Amino acid sequence: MTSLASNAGPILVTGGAGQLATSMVRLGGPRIHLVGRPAFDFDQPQTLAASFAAIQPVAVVNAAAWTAVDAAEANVEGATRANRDGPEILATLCAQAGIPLIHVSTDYVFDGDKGAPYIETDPTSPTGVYGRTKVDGEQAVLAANPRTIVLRTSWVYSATGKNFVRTMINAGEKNPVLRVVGDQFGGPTAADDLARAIVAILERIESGGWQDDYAGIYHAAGTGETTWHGLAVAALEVAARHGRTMPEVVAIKTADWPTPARRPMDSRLDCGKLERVFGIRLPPWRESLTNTVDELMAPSSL
Ligand SMILES: NC(=O)C1=CN([C@@H]2O[C@H](COP(=O)(O)OP(=O)(O)OC[C@H]3O[C@@H](n4cnc5c(N)ncnc54)[C@H](OP(=O)(O)O)[C@@H]3O)[C@@H](O)[C@H]2O)C=CC1
Ligand SMILES: Cc1cn([C@H]2C[C@H](O)[C@@H](COP(=O)(O)OP(=O)(O)O[C@H]3O[C@@H](C)C(=O)[C@@H](O)[C@H]3O)O2)c(=O)[nH]c1=O
Repeated sequence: MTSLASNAGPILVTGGAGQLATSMVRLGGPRIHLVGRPAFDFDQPQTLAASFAAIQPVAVVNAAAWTAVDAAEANVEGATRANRDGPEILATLCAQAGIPLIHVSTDYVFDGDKGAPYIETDPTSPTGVYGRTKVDGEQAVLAANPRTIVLRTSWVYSATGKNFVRTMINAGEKNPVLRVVGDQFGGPTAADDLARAIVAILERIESGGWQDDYAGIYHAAGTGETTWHGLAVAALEVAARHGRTMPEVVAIKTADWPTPARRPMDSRLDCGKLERVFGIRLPPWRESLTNTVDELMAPSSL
């Protein structure tokens, strides 16, 4: 696995106890300086420059975001501060220091109506507030810092934190029957795999120097595709191998699971550009899911 040279400066990672931030700490080595609330808070903009000045990073990874998709519908201001305004300030600080920013975005920038995997230049058309604020954030960070890489990922899960896989495994313990939408398609992504990709990008930038054509948007999701129903079944099957009772998992239609925010029906991401530019391809989603659920089921996680 790629690893960062140990003799260079600190890498500031935002996102506190979030999934990706936790994976960055796990996989990025001693140069990772994690910041989170309250010391680093997009709702308190002065905390951003203060963290920056204290750490004096040589690169920044922004893994902090408002990720509560439904709750964003009722709190546009909070989602905008976390997903657009704060990242823009962070990118401006990076520009002033002349350092790269890796900013993370989402498949929910798309409406899901293309009928084929999205490429980076496809027009965005989010279906809800979360996706809209993430589009605005992408544009803001790219405009504020010429050394910005935006990684759009999708359906992130890990053995810690709040995510769909853990929700399904917990629900399966309590309910003999689960109902899960089977008509929305996407690419599940292990937070650890995304963190490894970020480390590899940082390593490339450090070893070869920044190149202006690195700047821009990349899609970075687990390889392959499924539905939320497919993901739930796959996760519960691995849990069953660890002795959990397998519930019945009924595939339902989106219309049968009403939510405040509409989700894209097919937000698969074409990740070819990441492979062409950086030689990075994330592992097949089922392989990584098995590893994560195995970890989740290990006695120390229970
Ligand atoms: N989760 C997913 O399925 C997907 C995520 N993404 C993107 O990936 C990135 C990482 O997501 P993930 O790790 O899953 O997210 P998490 O929800 O696990 O973590 C997000 C972190 O952001 C922090 N945060 C939220 N609001 C603020 C704020 N106002 N100021 C400072 N910190 C804040 C939270 O802090 P606290 O702990 O204090 O609440 C939390 O720790 C995000 O950009 C997200 O949009 C993209 C696609 C899918
Ligand atoms: C819990 C649950 C959800 N669902 C449906 C609702 C929804 O359509 C779909 C996914 O549910 P969730 O609300 O857990 O996932 P959601 O919050 O929509 O996940 C998204 O999070 C943001 C941060 C992203 O960026 C996206 O890539 C994506 O991962 O599954 C069921 O059908 N049955 C269930 O029991």
